[in-house]
Amino acid sequence: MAPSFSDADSMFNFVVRDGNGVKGLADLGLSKVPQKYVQPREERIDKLNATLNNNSPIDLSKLDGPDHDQVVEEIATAAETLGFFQVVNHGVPVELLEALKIAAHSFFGQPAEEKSAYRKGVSPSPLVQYGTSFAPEKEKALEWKDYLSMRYTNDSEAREVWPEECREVALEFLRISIKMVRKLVEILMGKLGVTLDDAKIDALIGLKMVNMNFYPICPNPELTVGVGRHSDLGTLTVLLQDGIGGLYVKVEENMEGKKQEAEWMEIPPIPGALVINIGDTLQIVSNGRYKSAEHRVRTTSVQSRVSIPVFAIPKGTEKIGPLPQVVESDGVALYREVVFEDYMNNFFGNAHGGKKSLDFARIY
Ligand SMILES: O=C(O)CCC(=O)C(=O)O
Ligand SMILES: [Fe+2]
Repeated sequence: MAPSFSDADSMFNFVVRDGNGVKGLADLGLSKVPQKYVQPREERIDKLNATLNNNSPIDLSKLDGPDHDQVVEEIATAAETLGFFQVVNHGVPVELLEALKIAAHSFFGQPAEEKSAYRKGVSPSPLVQYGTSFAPEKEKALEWKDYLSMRYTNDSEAREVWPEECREVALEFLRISIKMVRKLVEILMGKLGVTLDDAKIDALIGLKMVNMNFYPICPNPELTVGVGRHSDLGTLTVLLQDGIGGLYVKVEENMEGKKQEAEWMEIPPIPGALVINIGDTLQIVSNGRYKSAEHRVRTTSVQSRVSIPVFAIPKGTEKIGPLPQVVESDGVALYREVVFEDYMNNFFGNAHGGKKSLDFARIY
């Protein structure tokens, strides 16, 4: 049966307010997306016009052997250029990667009443939030995505309040990912000539979150986006994507670091690999040396897609600014120091808009 929403408001209420999500909309069997999901022309994703990132994934187990220095170099180069790279031998067992994707499908496959118990304002815990799009009240066009967000404080609280369909696998994924994040932060700081003690590293990753993103089958991939252009706000993101594909990163510089006409490059799914991307915090802290990556996600009409990011973000109370040692050697600070809560409020208070989130801290 074709759905009938009497107006745009009733569609919005059905999806956003009542918590049916875009999955609820897709399940109605639409032949065309509602107007509210149609992106302006410049935001639509032209699959045929994108390039493919065919860099080999970085083998993290080699950090413990004779190739250590070369691997460190590869990590730093990726962080300085694309802001994205993939890793293998990262410590997360393949069985866990598979179990995570299954858990995501099982959470989003539940009836709307079960999921919407976690929506903003009614969720039994502030640590858990289910929602749709990114900032639906602020967006001109909505994103074709539902999500579940789980903030980490400690294991026992997570076991109490995270949804049972995914809590154990999400906890284990977070634990191993954060270990990897600490190692990568140490490496990246080391390349800047800075040694951070444990407390300083904690300051950069004090807020830890696992999200589960669900992108239902979409009748109009050419008109919509799964996620619009954005950068992640934290230090590093570890992302598990399934085999469907559709993650694109913006490339604005050639390999020599010269500006070029921007192009979009697909980060293809590689079985067993995880995607790492640099967030705004690391760009600020490194005074621009490491690039927070602008990225976006296409929708597909073939099969629903899931992705599971772990975000490592500073705590709201933390002051974040370029490291003094880096500013001293650069001779200028490109960003001011910000209280991270202010940065976060600005980030979540606006619709996705590429890297404009960084303007909040930018001096030049
Ligand atoms: O689904 C993806 O591949 C990426 C999702 C994303 O960019 C995010 O959750 O911030
Ligand atoms: Fe992202």
